[in-house]
Amino acid sequence: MTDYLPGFGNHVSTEAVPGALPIGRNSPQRPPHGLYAEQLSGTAFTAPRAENRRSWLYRLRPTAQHPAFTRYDGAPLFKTAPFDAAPPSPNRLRWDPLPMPTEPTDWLDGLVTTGGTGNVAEQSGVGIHGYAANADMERAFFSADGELLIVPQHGRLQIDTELGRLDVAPLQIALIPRGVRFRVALPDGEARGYVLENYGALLRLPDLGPIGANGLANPRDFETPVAWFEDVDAPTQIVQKFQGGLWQTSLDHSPFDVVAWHGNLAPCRYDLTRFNTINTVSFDHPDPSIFTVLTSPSDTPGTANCDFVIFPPRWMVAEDTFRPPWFHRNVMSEFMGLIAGAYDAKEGGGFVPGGASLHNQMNGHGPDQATYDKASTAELKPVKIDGTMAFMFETRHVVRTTEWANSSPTMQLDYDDVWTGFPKAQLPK
Ligand SMILES: O=C(O)Cc1cc(O)ccc1O
Ligand SMILES: [Fe+2]
Repeated sequence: MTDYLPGFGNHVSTEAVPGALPIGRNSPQRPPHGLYAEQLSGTAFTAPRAENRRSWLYRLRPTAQHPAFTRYDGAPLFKTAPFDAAPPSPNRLRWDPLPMPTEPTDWLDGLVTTGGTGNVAEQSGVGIHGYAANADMERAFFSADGELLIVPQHGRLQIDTELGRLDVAPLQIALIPRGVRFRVALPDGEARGYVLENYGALLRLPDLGPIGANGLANPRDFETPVAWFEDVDAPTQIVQKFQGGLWQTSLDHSPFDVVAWHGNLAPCRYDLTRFNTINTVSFDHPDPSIFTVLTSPSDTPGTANCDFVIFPPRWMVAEDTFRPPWFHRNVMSEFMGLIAGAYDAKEGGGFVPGGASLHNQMNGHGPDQATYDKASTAELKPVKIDGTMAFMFETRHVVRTTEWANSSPTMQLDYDDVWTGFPKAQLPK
């Protein structure tokens, strides 16, 4: 059990040993107990105050004390954008869930990249990964390429980070800042889920505009762990991803040796069932932006590098309305996953928990035939969509898929068929 502090991006002070946190200054001549002070930046030093994110860590040894990194040859399917080996596909694509590994595979080696957008070198775009794992990590990992939004679908994760420990179950998410080292244990013995690796501006809560001061994901429901450390003098492997390359080194001690920290850059978790869902009480199906949990803005206002959007349980009450998602072509690109239950645009099946779909920029998609037939004739009484949680990574850039995604046996080669067979509209003679 971990203690958590409520709030998103709050300025937090926490110490695992009383008196470990310096008072009134960040870098005293001699920090308490001989600890080493280290600043961890999430934004440029000169980022505007409202956007500025950094924390000060007080640790048993400086992070800088490590031998050179050498190439790491594990995690063979963990990749980084741009993916330009093949032309990006305009096709609607859908995949079955990742199978569980048959050999012992930890969370890091179990990462499989489906695709990505933008370019890591330009700090724009995202990597989209899945994971399927059945062994605890004995080592630590960090991405120097982006923050990680972890979306468990099956099996709990215990994520030990430099700044504290997170317990995360399906229907919860975890957010790990760029550069923060962590290891993942699997209390249920196996786990599967999705990961968004954000190369761009940090994910934040969306503005609420006319919704007002409350609603959607409320800040206090994000939980940041209190300081925790282990004093272990045993060899530990550290793997990092740096501009797409995987590198490793070995420390003679645990990297989880931060005794105290303060600041506003820290891992957190969020329970998706606490999302305050807002929807129409009159007519029409609103744009899915009403379901935005977190957003990574781009340089163009309102046009996200990536939005994280969920489709939670909710009442459907719209009058004289086709209630499921409409047919549409979107200037943004949509990667979707399903955490639990069924998704209301795919009555015909095929989009299953742990699976994924991709509808790239400007390519038509929407309700399948079964959904259309049902929803266009349904009696429009109030109906609760329940026991479900789908999500979408919606990005301004086209999602380019990896070689694995293009050739995986999990790809459903007949996906286009969900939209064949709609009868032609009959105009009056
Ligand atoms: O394509 C999808 O299923 C995602 C989606 C859902 C919705 O309610 C409206 C638009 C949209 O792209
Ligand atoms: Fe869509």
